[in-house]
Amino acid sequence: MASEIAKLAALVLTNTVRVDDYLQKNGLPSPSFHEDGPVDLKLSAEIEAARVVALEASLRLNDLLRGPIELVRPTVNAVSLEAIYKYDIASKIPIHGEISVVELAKLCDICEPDLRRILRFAIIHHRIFQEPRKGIIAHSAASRRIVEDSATRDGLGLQFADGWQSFARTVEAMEKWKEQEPTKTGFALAHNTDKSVFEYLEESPAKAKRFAGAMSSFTTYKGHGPEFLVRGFPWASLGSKTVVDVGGSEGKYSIALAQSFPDLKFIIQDLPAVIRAVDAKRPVPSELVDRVTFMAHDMFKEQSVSADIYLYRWVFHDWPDAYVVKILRQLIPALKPGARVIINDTILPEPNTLSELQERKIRALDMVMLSFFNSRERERDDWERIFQEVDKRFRFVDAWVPEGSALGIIEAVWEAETVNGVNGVSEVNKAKEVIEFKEVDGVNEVSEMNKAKVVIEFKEVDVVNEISEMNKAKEVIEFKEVDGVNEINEVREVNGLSDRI
Ligand SMILES: C[S@@+](CC[C@H](N)C(=O)[O-])C[C@H]1O[C@@H](n2cnc3c(N)ncnc32)[C@H](O)[C@@H]1O
Repeated sequence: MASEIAKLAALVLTNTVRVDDYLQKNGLPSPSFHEDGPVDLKLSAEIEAARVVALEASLRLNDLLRGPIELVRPTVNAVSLEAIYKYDIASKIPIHGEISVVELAKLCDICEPDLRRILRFAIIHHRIFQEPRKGIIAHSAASRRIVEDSATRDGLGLQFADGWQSFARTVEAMEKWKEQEPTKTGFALAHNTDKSVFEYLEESPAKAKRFAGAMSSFTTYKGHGPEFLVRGFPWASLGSKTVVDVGGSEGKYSIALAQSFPDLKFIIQDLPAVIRAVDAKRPVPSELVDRVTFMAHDMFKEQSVSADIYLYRWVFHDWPDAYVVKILRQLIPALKPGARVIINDTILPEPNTLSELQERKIRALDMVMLSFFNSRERERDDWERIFQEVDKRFRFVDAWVPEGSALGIIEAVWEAETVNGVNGVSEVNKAKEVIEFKEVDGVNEVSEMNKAKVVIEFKEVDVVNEISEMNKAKEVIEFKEVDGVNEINEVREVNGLSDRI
C-alpha cells in the first residue's frame, strides 16, 4: 500500500500536470520567479481547483519530509521584509536592469554587508529579488510587484512596519491585561499608545492612507475579490435602494456593486482621516459619481442615514463581540421596518472541514486580529447570537459562503412593529430611546401594575447599562397602548426611574 508521502507526491504530480497542460493549450505563460513571470495564472475554475490540490499536497509533503525537528524551528525572521519596506529597496532597482549591492547600499544609506544579507535572505525565503551574478541584484516577479503595485507596498508596510512589532509584543499584552479590549493589545505596546488601532490611525494620516491601501490589496487575494459579494447576494431583487457601506474604506466593493446594479445607490462611510485620504484619491469612476458618495461617520455614533441596507464588509472581525453589539445598536434609531444588515465577513466552518490551505490563511488572520485588535473570526452561531444580543427585533435570516469566496454573507432584517403616535416617537427619539407601546388603557392600570411588580419592556434602547440597571432593580413595566409620552414620563417619575432611563 502506498505511503502518505507517495500518495501526496502522486497528487502533486497529477494536478501540476493538469495545470501545465492547461497553460500550454491556452498559450499562457508558466509560473516563474523571473521578473516577467505572470502575476495571475488566469486558470479556469476547474484548473484553479487542481492548482489548489497540488499546492496543498506539496505543503503537507514538504512538512512531512522536513520532519518534527525542523518544524519546531521555523524561520520567522521578518527583519529582511521590514528593511525592504522601510528603505523602499525594490523601487531603487531598475525594471529589466541590474544594480550592484554596493551602489544599492549607497542609495539606501545602509551598511553594505547588512544590505547583502537582507537581500540574500529575501531571495531564498521569499523569492524577492534575484542575484544573477555575485553582488549584482535584479528584480524577480515578486519584487517587481512591490514596485508596480502600491497596494502590495501598503500591504507590506502594514504587515512589517506596523504588524511585526505588534506580533512580538502580543504575549506580553496577554500577560499584562486579561480583558478583551481593543486598546490592550500587542499593537498598543509596540506603538506605545493607549489607543485602539483605528484611533491611532486617525492621528497618523500617512498610516491611515497605508492601511486603506493595504485593505485594497486584499481584493487581489484569492476569494477576496468584489465579484464574490456581487454574485453572492440577490442585489438585483432589491430594486431601487440605498446601501450604506459602513467602514467601506476606499469603496472598492460598493463601486463594484454599483457597476453591476444600476438601481442601487451607495454611501460609503468611514472615519474622517480615511475619507480625507480617499477624497484625495478620487476612486469613483465618473459614470458612478451620482450613485456612489463618501461620508465621514464614526460607526460608534448614532447612524444618521436612514437607508434600506447597511453593509459591513470585513469590519466586524476587527472588533471584540461587545463592540460589534455596540456598533449595530447605533443603527437602531435610523432603522425602518424591513431594513437589512448585510455582513460580509469570515464564517468559520466546523472544525476539520477546511482545506489545510484555507485553514492556514484563516488562522494566520485570526492571529493578526489578536495582535492588532483583540478581536476574532466568528462561526455562524456567533453571528446569530450577536444579533439576538443587539436587539430581539433583528431577525437573523441566514449565513452562507458564496462559491469560491473567502468570506461569508450574514443577513439580518429589522422587524420592528410600528409605534403609535408620531409625537411620542419623536419625543422618545430625543431622549435616545424608543419604547414600543402596546395596549395600555391608562395611567391607573400602570400604577396598579407598579404596585404589583413593575415590568418595563424596552425595545430599541440604546444603552445596555441602562437595561441592566433596570434588570438589577427587577422592575419591568409592561406598557400597552399608552397614549403619550407625558404619561410615561409621569409613570417613570412616580417610580423614580426617570434618572435611570
Ligand atoms: C478591515 S477594513 C475593511 C475595509 C473595507 N470594508 C473592505 O472590505 O476592504 C475596516 C474599516 O473599518 C473602518 N473603521 C474603523 N473604525 C471605524 C469607525 N469607528 N467608524 C467608521 N469606520 C471605521 C476602518 O477605517 C477600515 O476602513
